[in-house]
Parts: sequence; C-alpha cells; structure tokens
Amino acid sequence: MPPKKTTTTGGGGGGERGQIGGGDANLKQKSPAEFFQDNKGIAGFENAGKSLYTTLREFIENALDAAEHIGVLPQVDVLVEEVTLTQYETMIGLDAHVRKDDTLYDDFETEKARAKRLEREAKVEMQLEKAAAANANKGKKGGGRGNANSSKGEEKKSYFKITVKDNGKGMEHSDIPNMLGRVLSGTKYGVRQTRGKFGLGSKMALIWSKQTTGLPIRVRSAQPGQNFVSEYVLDIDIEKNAPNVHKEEKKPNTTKWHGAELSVTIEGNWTSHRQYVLAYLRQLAIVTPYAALGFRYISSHAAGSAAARNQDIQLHFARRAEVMPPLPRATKYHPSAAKENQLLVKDLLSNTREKTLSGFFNKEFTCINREHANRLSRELGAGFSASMHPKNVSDKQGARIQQLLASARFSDPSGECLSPAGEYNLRLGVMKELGPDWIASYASPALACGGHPLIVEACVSLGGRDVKPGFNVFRFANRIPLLFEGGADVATRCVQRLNWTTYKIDKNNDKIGVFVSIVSTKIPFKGTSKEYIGDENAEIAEAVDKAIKQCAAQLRGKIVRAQALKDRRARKKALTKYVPDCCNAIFTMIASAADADTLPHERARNYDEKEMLWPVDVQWEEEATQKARTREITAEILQKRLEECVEKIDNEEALEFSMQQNKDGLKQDVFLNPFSSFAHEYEPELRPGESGVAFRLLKKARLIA
Ligand SMILES: Nc1ncnc2c1ncn2[C@@H]1O[C@H](COP(=O)(O)OP(=O)(O)OP(=O)(O)O)[C@@H](O)[C@H]1O
Repeated sequence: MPPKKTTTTGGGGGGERGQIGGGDANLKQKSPAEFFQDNKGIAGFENAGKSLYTTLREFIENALDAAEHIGVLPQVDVLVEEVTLTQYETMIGLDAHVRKDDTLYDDFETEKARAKRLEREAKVEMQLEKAAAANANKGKKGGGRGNANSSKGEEKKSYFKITVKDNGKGMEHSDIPNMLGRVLSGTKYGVRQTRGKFGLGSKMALIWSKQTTGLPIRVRSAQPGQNFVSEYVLDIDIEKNAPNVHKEEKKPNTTKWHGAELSVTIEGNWTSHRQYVLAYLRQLAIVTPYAALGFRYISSHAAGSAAARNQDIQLHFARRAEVMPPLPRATKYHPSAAKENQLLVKDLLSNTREKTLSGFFNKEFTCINREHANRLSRELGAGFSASMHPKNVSDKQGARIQQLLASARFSDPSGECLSPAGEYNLRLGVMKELGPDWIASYASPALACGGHPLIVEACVSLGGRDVKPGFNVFRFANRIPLLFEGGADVATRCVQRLNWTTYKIDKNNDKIGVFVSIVSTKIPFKGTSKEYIGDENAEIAEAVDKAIKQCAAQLRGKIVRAQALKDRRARKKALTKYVPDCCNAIFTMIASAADADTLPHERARNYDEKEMLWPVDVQWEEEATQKARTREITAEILQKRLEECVEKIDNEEALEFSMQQNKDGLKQDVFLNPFSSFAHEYEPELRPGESGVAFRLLKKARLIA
C-alpha cells in the first residue's frame, strides 16, 4: 500500500482540529501543549492540591537554577495568597454585579458552616499526614498522591495567587514569551546538571492556570547589568503551542535589580498539600544551605482577624553557608551513552566541528584521550582512518562507530562537571534539621549512568527530634527534595533490602534517618513530574546500596564503641561503688595488726630467723603494719590509691579497645567547609591523644601537614 500523502489542516477546533487529510477520519495531531494539557498527571498536575505544590516547586527550582547559573547566592521569596471568589471575579472582570442575596449562591457559607469546614479540613489533613507517613514507612507506591485526591470531591474550589521572586540571571526580553509560553522550550537541554530539564514546568503551571482560572502569567525580569525591566503578561495558545502576549513593556531598572518574578493565579488546595509544601521547603533548606528562602502564606480571612493569624504562615530559612558548592559545568557525553541512544553518534557526527575522526572521538566525548581516539579509529577496521572527516562517515559507518562505542570499555567520568551537595552540607543540614545522636556520611566516586556522570551521596543518622522509630527516608535529586512516590524509589528500595541487623541497627525501634542525594547531568526520573528514580537501573541501585552500606558500617563502628564504653562505665561504676567498703575492711585489718603488741613476722610460724626470710604475705603485712604505725597508710590514702587503680585499669582498657578497633590508632573524621568556592582536596583527621588532640590534613593518600 503506497504511503498516504498527509497535509495538516488548520483551525477547526474541537475534534476536527489537527485531523490529517486524505485518510482515516480518526487520525489526528496534537500539539505538545495539548498533550500535556490532557495528561497533566505525568507532569505532577493531577489535582488542585498537587498542582499548587508542583507550581511552587517548578518556580522555586527555576529561581535556584537561575541564581546558581551566574554564581550568585540565591535569594528566593515565595508568596502564596489565597484569593476569594469575589477577588477572583474582580480579576477576571466580573465584578460589575454586586450580590444582593449572598445565600442564593453556591459558594455561600455561614460562619458556622465555615468553622465546620475548617474542622473537617484539619481532620483530613491529619489523616493525610498519617497516611503519608505510613506509606513512606511501608514503601507503598503512590505516596501522598492518591491520598491527596481522596478528599478532593468534597472540597470547594479555592484559588491562590503564587508569586516567586529571585535574584538570578533573568531572561532575555525577546525570549520570555517562548520560555514561558511554548511547551518544551528551555535553556537546560544540554549535558549539564540543572534542576530543570524538560522545558515544561512553568508552562504546565500556565496551562493549569489557564484551565482553572483563565488568568495569564505575569512576568518581570531583568538580566544583570540591564537598564530596563521586562514586563510581560502572557498566556499560551494550547492548540498552537505558542505564546499569546497580552502586554509587553520595558520599564527603567532604577534599582539595578536582576532576576525574575513570576506570578500565576491557579486553583489549588492548601489544606491537603500544606504539609508537603512546608516539608519541601524544609528539605530544600537542608540541601541548599547557601540559599536564603522566604515563604509567606496569606489566607483570605480579613487581615488582622484571629482566623487569619491562625492560618497565615511566614517562614524564613536563613542562609547557613556563604559558600556555594562549585557550579556545575557543561560537559560532553560519556561514550557509553551510545548504548542507550542509537541516534546519538549520528547527531554528533553531523554537528561536530572536528575535522578528523580521532578528533571527533577526543572532543565530542569524555574519557577518550588522543591516543585512545587513535586506537578506537584503528579498531573500526577497513574503510575507516583516524584522519577521515566526520562528515564523510556514511550511515552504515556511523552504526559501526555506535556499535564500537557501545561495546568498548571506558573509564568512569571524573564527575568534576557536577555540583553535589557535599558531605559537609548534607551533614550540616541533617544536624540542623534533626539533631541526631549519630550521623555518618559517604560520597561515591562518579560513575557513568546512561552516558551521564552521576554521584551518589548519603547520610545515615540515628536518633534526633521529630524522627519516628523505623526508617525516615529523605531523597534528593540534583538537590531537589523528592516527596512523592517514595515507595518505588531506588533509595527506599535499597533501605528495605539492607540487612540492618548486621550493622547493629534495629530497623523497627531505632530512629533511622536515611538521606540519599543523587546528582547527574541527567537524572533518570520516572516521568516528567520528577518524583522518583526507579530501582531497575542496576548501576544506580548498586551505587545507592553501597553508599548506604558505607554509612551503616561507620555507624556500626560507633555503636560498637559506644556499647564498649557503656560496659566499661558500668564496670567502673561497680568497682568504684565497692572502694569505700573494701578500704574500710582492709584498713580495719591493718589497724588491728598495727595496734597489736607483736609485729606480724614475730607471729609467723615459718619465719627463718637465720636468713631473715619471711613468706611474701607476711612481708606485705609487716610493711603495711609498719606504715600504719607511722601513719603512711591511712583509710583516706588507701581509698585514694584504690580509686587511682580503678581509673588506670579503665584507661588501659579504653586504649586497648581503640587500638583493636582501629589499627591506625585513635582517629575521628571531621568535616571542613572550604573558604573558597573550590572544593579543597584535603581530608582532615583528628587523633585524640593522652593530653590533647592531634589534627592533620591529608592530601589524597599523602600527609601534607
Ligand atoms: N526564574 C527564572 N529565571 C531565569 N530563567 C527562567 C526562570 N524561570 C524559567 N526560566 C527559563 O525558562 C525556561 C523554561 O522553564 P520551564 O520551567 O518551563 O522548564 P525547565 O526549567 O527548563 O525544565 P523543567 O520542565 O524540567 O523544569 C528555563 O529553561 C529557563 O531558561
């Protein structure tokens, strides 16, 4: 059957629009915007509550990306304002009608009804919290998403105006409509670690806003050094997947501000997702301690009323570190990317500026040096040469190159292009947020995952405030906290698989905090809503598993040491307890010998007078008696000596235990934050000694100070 000639029909609307002419009447086309409008759930917009959460998340993550991109310490201010129906009607220009009889309307609520509703919502919220905690515990797939849905049917519609302001790089004036009004457009598609990746998030917020309130997005933006502020009001033409600009202006930038301020009005559900928003912010503060985050929620109650005071929220997560981790850098693909993507080699060959095949291997991929590139060129066999021009590589030859790269062995990438949270930052955040009794951390070396460098960092803590017994898993990807779908995530699965008893940790009763942070130039999220990373990727699962095990092993050492210390203390306490009684008994005996008319040797039956040799016990008794007579031995002296003896035994035991535990002597890891923005290459180490602490810095394996 010959292929059908297809032409796109324009306009039309509804079911007819997008039909392809000449063939089956059911054959239609959809724009990306339409696709995502119909499948909002895959982008995290499945219901009003989740959409409110995702909108905030997308805006905040864009704000952090924008500030970090220009190396500025992020300052992000978030405002969520509840909008009453009347305010909403004013916004959409329906305020001409002044209601005469409020009770006629569907949204009318008496004070009593309102109080009842708030009570009901609070109950639902509590149930949600409980269910979310239980789900995270049991590792059930679905997280809070399903729960959040369950109450939806009963809720009245609520509207919220969300405004997020940052101090980032801003956007080029002419790019703003496309950046925010065309689905699948963005600046983060390259091989670089960023929180955003798909070019979708803020457009989804706009699509949700358009669908639920019909209101456009308002944007203010200025780039560093720009003398004007771009102001836009725009929405999206969903059928065409194109921006629809309502207003465009350039205003003088009198304050030399740079950054962006985005504002949308959407339907949302604060009650069901308040906890998630607050947990998200708290966890964001853990992995981004160098950012200052301000959050304000203003309810629709009359300002100043008691009800408003109860519901309004103002939070400030202060900056705890003045140093940003090294900024992520754009990098090239690892050659193993050819395994995943058959088209990659073809794409790279047609876009390369290199003039030779070996130059192509060397410059378009990481982990291939010149010599390696020449060896690969030779390995390709007949028809190839190191000096051939990449543009002359045929499709068939391209397939051969792809095949070779997919099957050859390459070293792991260095990971220098990545910006992990850092063990120091993770520990700092965990200690600040949870105040655990014990904490251990580990950072994996970089590995190649699907052709992208990837680093896993983990912290495991025991004890702390607000931590429930059992597992408390916290997940981060490219420094984004992941709150939903926890049960299916690789971190949760690894935690469940681990045999914690081996590490002397009671998985049911100990308060275990597990923090896993993964950074990569491409995080293999399941779905575009960036909720979780699947467990089926063996490389990631292995790396996460190893990181958690390393932390657990460190904790095991601490637990064993603490147990030994506890045992020693108990023994010392028991010994010390009997010291006074022992002293009294011994001294009474010595004192009665000292008071006697004869000395012990005179009473001893087997005293050899000629040799003046006494049995040892008599000799001891003789000496003690003499000393008691001259008051060199008193009850107090005896007690002091016995106490010293207990102390000495205790110290010797402690030292022996430490030497057994740690063949290298007594040592303790410490974490130092570098002053500069560059990661230092030194590992500090503390060695407690008899009368102080020795501190040294180790460069790789070599001692430098
Ligand atoms: N606050 C901001 N400051 C500067 N640029 C921004 C800001 N918000 C959005 N942008 C620009 O708009 C683009 C599109 O943003 P959008 O949220 O739609 O997708 P993304 O962040 O690229 O990817 P993802 O969908 O994975 O979040 C971004 O790539 C960025 O260049």
